[in-house]
Amino acid sequence: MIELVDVKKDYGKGDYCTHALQGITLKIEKGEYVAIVGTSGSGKSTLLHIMGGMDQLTSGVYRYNDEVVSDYSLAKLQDFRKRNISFVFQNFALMNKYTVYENVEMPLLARKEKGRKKIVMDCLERVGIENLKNKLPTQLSGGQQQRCAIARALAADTPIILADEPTGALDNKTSTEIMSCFSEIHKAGHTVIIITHDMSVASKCQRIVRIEDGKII
Ligand SMILES: Nc1ncnc2c1ncn2[C@@H]1O[C@H](COP(=O)(O)OP(=O)(O)OP(=O)(O)O)[C@@H](O)[C@H]1O
Repeated sequence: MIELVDVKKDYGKGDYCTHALQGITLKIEKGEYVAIVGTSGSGKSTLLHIMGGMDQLTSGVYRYNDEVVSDYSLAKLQDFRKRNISFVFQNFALMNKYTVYENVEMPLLARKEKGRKKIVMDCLERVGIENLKNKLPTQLSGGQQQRCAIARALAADTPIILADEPTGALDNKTSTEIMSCFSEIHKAGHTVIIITHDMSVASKCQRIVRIEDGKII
């Protein structure tokens, strides 16, 4: 599904150049549940940005099914992203002036999807917060907010869910609950990729890819 071949990413030029990714070769198959781990500055977020179509590579090839994503312009990358990837972030990235229900409905509204109510309620039930649908994100705990963000990713119904330190702002017990949530989503057929520096989080995934100094070790 995802195939990276000798992917390099530099930031800046000359004396100010950082070689953030230094030849990453990686395959992730459809339906896998993968953790990408590494210390701070190892290149995890850069890799997430590349795989998520948020940034272009400096060299190498990124294939996604039949598409050569590394050839895409920024505009085409945006379209690729919308079709294929949902993001879950450490800080939840919810719209605080909208209710839980409305946050989850957003990707469906953007697609002018019919039958939205049933889809939203189904996504909320899958993450166990259907009773909180009329609350604002600011009225929820961190774990509940992250469940809402995961429900929104489910509503977007993309093949891939990319989560960047999804438990970074949560205590241990809540982290375990959120990882169970991802596990259920994976069992339902999604490809789930978790970026984390926390081995106890990574150990819940099927496969761990370790990155150091921009290389897979
Ligand atoms: N926009 C940027 N401009 C310049 N250098 C950058 C930029 N983004 C990242 N870097 C550098 O690239 C390297 C990899 O950074 P990256 O953010 O991918 O690491 P990370 O593993 O996600 O770190 P953390 O866990 O602290 O978020 C670091 O040396 C960082 O300073």
